[in-house]
Amino acid sequence: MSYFEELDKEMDRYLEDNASEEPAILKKLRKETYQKTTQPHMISGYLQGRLLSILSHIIKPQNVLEIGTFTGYAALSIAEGLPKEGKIYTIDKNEDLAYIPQKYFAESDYKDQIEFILGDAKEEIKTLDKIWDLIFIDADKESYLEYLKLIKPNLRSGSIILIDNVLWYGKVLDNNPKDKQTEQIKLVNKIIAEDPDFENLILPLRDGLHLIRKK
Ligand SMILES: C[S@@+](CC[C@H](N)C(=O)[O-])C[C@H]1O[C@@H](n2cnc3c(N)ncnc32)[C@H](O)[C@@H]1O
Repeated sequence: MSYFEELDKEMDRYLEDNASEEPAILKKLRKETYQKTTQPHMISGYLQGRLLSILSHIIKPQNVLEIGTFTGYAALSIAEGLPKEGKIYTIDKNEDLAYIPQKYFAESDYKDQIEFILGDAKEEIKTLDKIWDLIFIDADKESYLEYLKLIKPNLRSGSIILIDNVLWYGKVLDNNPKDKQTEQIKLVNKIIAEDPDFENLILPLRDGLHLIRKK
């Protein structure tokens, strides 16, 4: 569930009805995520998955980093647009759920192109010596600024960063947020908008997706 889905469910249905069909493997994964996890709303889902696929087809990334795999929906969506030599490194620290993305990656057409890393992203990112063409940040909101700092040296001109949940159920409009997550999301949105190295806008899709290009 998300800010815009909540605001207008009928419009959200309309958007889904007029998007390309969800590939069968993602349909199956979405179902299993809702059956077997306690926070299924964390999944990127249908519309965001289609956007990730289209962007990946446009960018044709060689190296993709995803921070926060969950059950693997976004990684598999991005994988659709990878060139033959392209690779996704996707990190998650949740050991209990790791069997789900691992199972789906293994049975997908992209099994040799997705590397699942089980661990804390703050440590694991440092071990990956890559220049990233595309990065999807979708993990603990309190650490968004730290992730941005960690990845920035590994960007090239034209690298794309996507950051999820940047409207945080509309809480970013609160002038005096009481929780750390809202505070951090607001701070990161501001830092990005003011950074002369970036061109950016927030797409009002789902819970807000920050689209950033390194100049
Ligand atoms: C919103 S979900 C990711 C959804 C996924 N990208 C998708 O599209 O379906 C957030 C994930 O981040 C993971 N996470 C949170 N903090 C983390 C950390 N420090 N290192 C690695 N993973 C983390 C959680 O375990 C959770 O699975």
